[in-house]
Amino acid sequence: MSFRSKALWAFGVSYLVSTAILMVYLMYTATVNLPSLPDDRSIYWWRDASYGRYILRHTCNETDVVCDTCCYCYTPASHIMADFGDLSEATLTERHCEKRLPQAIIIGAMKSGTYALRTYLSYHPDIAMAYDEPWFWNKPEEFEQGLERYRKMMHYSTPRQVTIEKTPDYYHGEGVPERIIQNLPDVKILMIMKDPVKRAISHYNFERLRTQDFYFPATFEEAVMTADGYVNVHSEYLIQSAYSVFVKRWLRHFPPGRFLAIDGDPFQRDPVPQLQRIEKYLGIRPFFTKDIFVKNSTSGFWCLTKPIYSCVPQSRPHPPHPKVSDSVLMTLYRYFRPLNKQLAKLLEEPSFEWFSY
Ligand SMILES: Nc1ncnc2c1ncn2[C@@H]1O[C@H](COP(=O)(O)OS(=O)(=O)O)[C@@H](OP(=O)(O)O)[C@H]1O
Repeated sequence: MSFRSKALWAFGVSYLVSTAILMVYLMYTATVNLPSLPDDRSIYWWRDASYGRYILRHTCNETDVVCDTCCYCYTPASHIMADFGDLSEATLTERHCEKRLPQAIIIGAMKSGTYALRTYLSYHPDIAMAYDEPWFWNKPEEFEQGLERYRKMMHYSTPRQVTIEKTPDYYHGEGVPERIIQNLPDVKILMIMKDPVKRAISHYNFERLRTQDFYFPATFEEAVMTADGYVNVHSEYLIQSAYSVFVKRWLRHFPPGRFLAIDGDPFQRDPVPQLQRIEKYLGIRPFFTKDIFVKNSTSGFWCLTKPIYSCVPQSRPHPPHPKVSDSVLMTLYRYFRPLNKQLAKLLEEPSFEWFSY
């Protein structure tokens, strides 16, 4: 063998070996972080190539509850991610199932109850809920790729269903309302908000549990008050609870008929009246009634019993909130009073519970 052919052979072999190593590495890194699943072959991780993420999928089986007017069946796996199993290709075609751009978007400050709202609504037969939070309109690397990419992030829907996505962070994203209205001129916004002080405590509690930061404030008081006892107006927990500041931006682009505000406090105690309001607002058939909900005695939250028994997955930590001193609570309620007044005026709502606190 000449030197030239030896070199070519060596090059060829090393090329094949390195390609094989790269393939193995890519397959490994693509799956290594996926949580293991129950031993049920109808549930599997599926890489949605159109947006490069893994999502949970399930094929429908005989024991699942098939939705007669949708593009999916309800499987117990929806407890994991509130996702749904897929029907057969033939049924999808027969029902005109396609991925459609959303007609409504759920937004809200962190810890306002957005996940619960999304979960309940996802069981309404006239709603097709996106499986994941798209984080599309607040990320240039996403929206610069165009609407087609966004559409692919939605769930399959029939023509009579309303497609909805939830990305809480749109709520405070710079330029987000403008971007949405320019691209989806008929879309409706659903915003859930709860008592701003309770929300701030919940937000702090959540961050406290996931932070590794050595300098993270040891108490809620430290996080929201200055050393000399004033309200720290730069605290992220308080900024996100200043709803009127952000709602004003949304209402510049979305008139009241296209922006529905939901009070998260009564929603948590009894979701039905708010869900019925949403049905009317979206113009969909009535589905939610008191008799299809039962209260879970452990979590204290409401679970749906129809179309299948389903509780809001507590996928995030839900630890008890820290005790906050009465004087700090009073100071914070006083701080939020004018902001809440502004919000009441903006929303033209009769009243939210915490407007009078
Ligand atoms: N089933 C049900 N119904 C109504 N409300 C519920 C429900 N489950 C949770 N919660 C409340 O929602 C809070 C979490 O809000 P989010 O889902 O918006 O949180 S997150 O930002 O997505 O992590 C959560 O906050 P924490 O109490 O601090 O955990 C609860 O107040």
